[in-house]
Amino acid sequence: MVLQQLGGSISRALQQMSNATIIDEKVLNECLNEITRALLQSDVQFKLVRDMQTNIKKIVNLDDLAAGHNKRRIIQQAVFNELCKILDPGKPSFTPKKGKPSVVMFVGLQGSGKTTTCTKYAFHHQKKGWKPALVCADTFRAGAFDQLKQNATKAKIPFYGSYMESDPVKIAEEGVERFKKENCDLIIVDTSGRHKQEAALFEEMRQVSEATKPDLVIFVMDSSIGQAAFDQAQAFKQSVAVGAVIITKMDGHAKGGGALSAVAATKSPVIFIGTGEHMDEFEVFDVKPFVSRLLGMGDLSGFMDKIQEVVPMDQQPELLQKLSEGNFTLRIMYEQFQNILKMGPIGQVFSMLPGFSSELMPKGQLDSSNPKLMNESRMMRIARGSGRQIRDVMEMMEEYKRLAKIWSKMKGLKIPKKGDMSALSRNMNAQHMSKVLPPQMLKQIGGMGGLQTLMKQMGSTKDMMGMFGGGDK
Ligand SMILES: Nc1nc2c(ncn2[C@@H]2O[C@H](COP(=O)(O)OP(=O)(O)OP(=O)(O)O)[C@@H](O)[C@H]2O)c(=O)[nH]1
Repeated sequence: MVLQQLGGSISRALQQMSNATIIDEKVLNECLNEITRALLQSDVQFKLVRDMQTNIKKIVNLDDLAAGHNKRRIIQQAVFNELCKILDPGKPSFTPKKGKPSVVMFVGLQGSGKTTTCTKYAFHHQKKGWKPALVCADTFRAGAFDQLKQNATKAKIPFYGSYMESDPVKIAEEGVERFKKENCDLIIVDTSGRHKQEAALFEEMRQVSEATKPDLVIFVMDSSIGQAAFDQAQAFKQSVAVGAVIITKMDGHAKGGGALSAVAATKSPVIFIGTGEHMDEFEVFDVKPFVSRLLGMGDLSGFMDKIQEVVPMDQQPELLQKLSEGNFTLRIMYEQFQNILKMGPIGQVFSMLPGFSSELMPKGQLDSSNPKLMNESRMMRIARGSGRQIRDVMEMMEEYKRLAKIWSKMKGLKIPKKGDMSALSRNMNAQHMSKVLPPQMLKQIGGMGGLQTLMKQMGSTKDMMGMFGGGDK
């Protein structure tokens, strides 16, 4: 997705700035302009970008930068906070409770992926032990009921709809009634869409909402919507009480920034994103890990979980052993690429590693953990052999060096016996954590002493990481 390019552009702007010997207002402005351009190119609403720039200028203290503090970190942190602010409306959406009946109504324009997303949402909860049910209140589009029926049958989720009845309000009411009697705890109502916002759509939505009294209204938005996103989201919000947003088609070539601006328009959080046409191509959306990955700051906890999913069980102990010895070789990186390629979107997983953004992986000198062996002529050969620019290979090596540095700090990590990757994150002690945390943050929580107390209180490293943008669900 193009959002990754946005992350790359922002990271490059920060890098360029921190390369400057003196950081004065001019250099800072140049950096912020670069970031602004990248955000606008990704279709983030102009006003949001302008406000963000103003806020960062207010937060960043040039004297601090002049005093030689870690400039990149300070500005990166400010950008991180501001992006989080755009995406976080400050209050969580209504969260249905397992075992207690909730009605969730889906709204959105035609073709935004509403029907598909309803089933994904139901399936996601079903896997976690819920009893979901689907009601098709879309009588506008011929075939909508068939589509929902087909999806629901495939996922073994009960459904309700009618070929005869033309009143969506009646169907919605009957469906909700029936599934409440059947003790379903998540009753999902799919409503009809139109090609564009129009009075009839909004009136119908309002009536269905009045009849079914949903606990949550989810606005489904296609990520390719662009700059129109803000106004569209606002129009929906004015008709029904939108409480959450789901952005679909994040796997495509959409810029995504427009849809993200919808959060500001609806003042509701994005709760999931759709990343493909299949039922399980659906991810919980969390602001901090998302922004963290976008800026190449990583999401170690998410990475650990993902690796557990994709690394074959029998290979896990060996991998853990190597990592714990601080031996992060190019081969390890390559093999993990291969494993993850089998599973799907590679950038998504490797973006969880701090400092990682490259998607290039040449075969070659993979087993050494000494980057000096990768000299210029070797890099030229790799570039020629893989049809890439030498610059690409150099960038990849830079990324590798940064990653290897992080893993080398993990040296001495206690290895879990049965190849349990998640145990690795549990075994990280304050010592390891202190090495990977940005110094600024470490200072903020009171150095090693503060960190130890905090880790004791929190009970696990995973929770710690969640606090610093690496949490998972
Ligand atoms: N690539 C991709 N395609 C998606 C995603 N979500 C939905 N689609 C596709 O988008 C198309 C439209 O999806 P629908 O679910 O039919 O759209 P809808 O909003 O329900 O349409 P109406 O019922 O007419 O309002 C279908 O071809 C879906 O397979 C996604 O996350 N990624």
